Amino acid sequence: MERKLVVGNWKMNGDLVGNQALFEQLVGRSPGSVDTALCLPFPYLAQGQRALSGSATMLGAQNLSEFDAGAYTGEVSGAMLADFDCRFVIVGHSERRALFHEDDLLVARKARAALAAGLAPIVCVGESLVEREAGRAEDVLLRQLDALARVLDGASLSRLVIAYEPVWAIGTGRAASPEQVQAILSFVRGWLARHVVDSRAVRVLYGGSVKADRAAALFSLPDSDGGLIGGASLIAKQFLEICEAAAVATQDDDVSDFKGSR
Ligand SMILES: O=C(CO)COP(=O)(O)O
Repeated sequence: MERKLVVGNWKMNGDLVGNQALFEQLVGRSPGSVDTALCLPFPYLAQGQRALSGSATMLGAQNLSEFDAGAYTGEVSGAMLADFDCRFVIVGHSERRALFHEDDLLVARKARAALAAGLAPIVCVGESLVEREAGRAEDVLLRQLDALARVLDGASLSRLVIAYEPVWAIGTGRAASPEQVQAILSFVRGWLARHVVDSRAVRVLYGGSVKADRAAALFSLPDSDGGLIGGASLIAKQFLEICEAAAVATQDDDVSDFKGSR
């Protein structure tokens, strides 16, 4: 069982003064048994690098260019993110797919660019409400995942983090139920098992209205490796409580692994 990973996605929020206060409330306070990361807006990466250096919380970004360098005004490369000690980058968030017209293959090429720069891409996948209600959630997931396999070989796929983020659960206060989440996480795991030799090495997260009170149930699901947290990552107390829930779920996993090994 991989260590659980809890990632905060600040989206387009923050300012220098507020960020500093948040870093001071967070740094050194998350449980040691859980991996944590914060994905910041580009202008605050230097501030995040300073604030998080020497702490266990890792730095990430929210997007990158599919290109390495050159005449791409306004773009930011994976190497530039690596320069600021980013370890993760979110790729294909549904807000980028919907608002900035990122298609499945562009998302896959961005994941490839991230890997080339030594970053772990957190690839977001998920269906809209219309797609779910039409019974097409798994078809959409399959299309999004298959695009990754068209661009990345098995060894590269094994270095991804996959985040299941149903569009209808993001920022709505309406998280998917544990049963809905487990069904899709297990579907993603099945896909990984067909494409990646060591598929258990790939961490599969859930994101969408994760709050402290729901986190324990979501993180304890058999196929959950943690969460991608939007709004609650902007409030130190909430984010730390979510990290604590991941630590508790880790202990529970350890107990069931132990029982399973007897
Ligand atoms: O989009 C998300 C994380 O990437 C989820 O956002 P919320 O946690 O605010 O619903």
